[in-house]
Amino acid sequence: MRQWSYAIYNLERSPAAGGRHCARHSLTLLISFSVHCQCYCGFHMLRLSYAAVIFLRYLKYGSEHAALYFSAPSPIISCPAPLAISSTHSKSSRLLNMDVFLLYSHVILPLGICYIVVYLVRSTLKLYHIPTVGRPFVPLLSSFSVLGSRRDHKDIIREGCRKYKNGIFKFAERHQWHIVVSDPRLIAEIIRAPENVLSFNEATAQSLQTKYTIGREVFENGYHKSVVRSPLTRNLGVLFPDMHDELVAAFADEIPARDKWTKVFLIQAIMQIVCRTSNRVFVGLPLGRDPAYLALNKRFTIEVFQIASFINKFPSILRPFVGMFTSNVQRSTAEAFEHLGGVIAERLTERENGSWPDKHNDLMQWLIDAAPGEKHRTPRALVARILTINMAAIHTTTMTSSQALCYLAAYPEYIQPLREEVEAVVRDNGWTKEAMDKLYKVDSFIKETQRVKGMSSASMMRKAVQNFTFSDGTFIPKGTIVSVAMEGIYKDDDIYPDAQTFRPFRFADMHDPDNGTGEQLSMVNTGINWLPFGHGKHACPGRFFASYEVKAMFAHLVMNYDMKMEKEGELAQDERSAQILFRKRQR
Ligand code: HEM
Repeated sequence: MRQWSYAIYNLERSPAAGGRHCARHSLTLLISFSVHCQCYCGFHMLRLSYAAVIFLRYLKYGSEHAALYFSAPSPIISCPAPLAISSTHSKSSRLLNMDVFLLYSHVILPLGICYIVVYLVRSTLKLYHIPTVGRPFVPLLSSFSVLGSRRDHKDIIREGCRKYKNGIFKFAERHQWHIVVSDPRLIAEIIRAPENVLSFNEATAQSLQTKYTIGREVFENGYHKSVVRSPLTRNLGVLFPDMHDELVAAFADEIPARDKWTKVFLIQAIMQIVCRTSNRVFVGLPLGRDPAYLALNKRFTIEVFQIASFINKFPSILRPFVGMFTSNVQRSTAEAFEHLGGVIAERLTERENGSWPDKHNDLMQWLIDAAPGEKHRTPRALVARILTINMAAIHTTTMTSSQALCYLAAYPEYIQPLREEVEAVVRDNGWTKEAMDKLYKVDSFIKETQRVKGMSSASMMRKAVQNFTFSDGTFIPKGTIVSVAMEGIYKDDDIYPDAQTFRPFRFADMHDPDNGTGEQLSMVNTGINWLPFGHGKHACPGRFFASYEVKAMFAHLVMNYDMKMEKEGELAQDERSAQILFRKRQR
């Protein structure tokens, strides 16, 4: 930009300069404009606009005033330059108001519109080859097609999977296209694609707006994933009795077992039970039962999704501003610090002195031990990390358990066979991790609800951080969001026979005790046809912990309660608002 500006400047000062060469100058400027329109964006538009003002001044007042702009010592990029110059050159100063008006009316506005149109046309055309589902295809602005649409993503993805079985399609989100893949071959390619091509982290950063909801530090170094994957999973056997103890106490508080039917707002009760059970393992007692600490974790979890969804309503250029004003990171971390800061500081001192007689066995301690460097081993950094793990664990586990319980309340005839299984297994193994491994019917029931209902219709969201081409030639331009349609797989009769029917024991029925197929069929065993926890290198590291928690809750429930829907046999439309009737087990 500077180069062509100086080129024009030289041209301007050349003996040949003047009104008679106006046409030549105009042409040069126009060519430069069009070239730079293609190449520059955002900040560069300012340079472009500034140069354009010079051009307009040139046309209006001749070379003298226009040249003043170039005689400034400051580079042309700097926006205040015209103001500085105009204060030293009186003629120029008189023309300033006119310049500002010209700048906005003739330059910034039209160029801005041109830029947006060019950008949107180009990005839309790049995806033209992928069929569209949902609102009709509107060239230029994908966000237009989402306006006025009341259909949710689940509905659109269901339609896409019906229309393009084993294929690929796109639908319009507010500010971008979302590509959905249901072809198993292409799904395998998404799983194999490296992080620097199809990025899980970038997709998460965008969908959860992590910078403003979770904080930069946690996201920059995800060492907590290894802690969840390794010490947490390894210690499940040892910690299961604590988990069980906590969930029994939490159930007694949240769903008292009475002789008469009592209506319970399901999601609220389950979230509290999940939060308590998880935090018994994450931070131990007494903190794991502290109502204020639990409330903070639940609120943080909900806020992350709410704030991210609010920020994502704005175009990406405005998100940093909206994010700055809506961010909950400082407030939540400060509040969590009040609860956790003292305990963590104590443990850090113990660590320094090498003086812990009875080393703590909880997530907080494993994080302290695994922190890569002192920057991550401060109370504040550890507090943020514990909040984040709570966020990852609470929402997902609550939704999965609530969905399964809604199905059980709608089909209470399955309570008896489940009870029989739990009774037999617990009689032989007690309330242990080993017992949970043998609850094939319980596992199958939960897995089947994940299949027919599930938390979402698409999983494994990735952002193309480079252009990417599938083996069938489908081109995915850089910046596009891609995900996998679980709906298409789960409703495919070839993969799940009689796929439209809810058959809670379909996986348990396939279990062959002689061949030990239980593990392969378990809900935690991910694969190309089983994706609620993802699959491959980013598969959920917390799924083992979550599965023991959900199964233990389910087993405790069937052993101690009867349950049904208010309108018997009716399935709750939305587990987030479901109310279920519970009473103490009668038989
Ligand atoms: C039923 C409960 C859960 C479900 C359905 C679930 C589901 C998922 C899914 C779909 C992913 C993304 C996978 C991908 O895109 O490839 C994920 C990632 C993750 N989950 Fe879970 N999750 C659950 C419970 C948990 C729990 C209890 C924890 C922690 C204790 C946890 C921690 C994580 C973490 C840290 C990641 C990021 C993994 C990575 O970046 O590689 N999740 N989970």
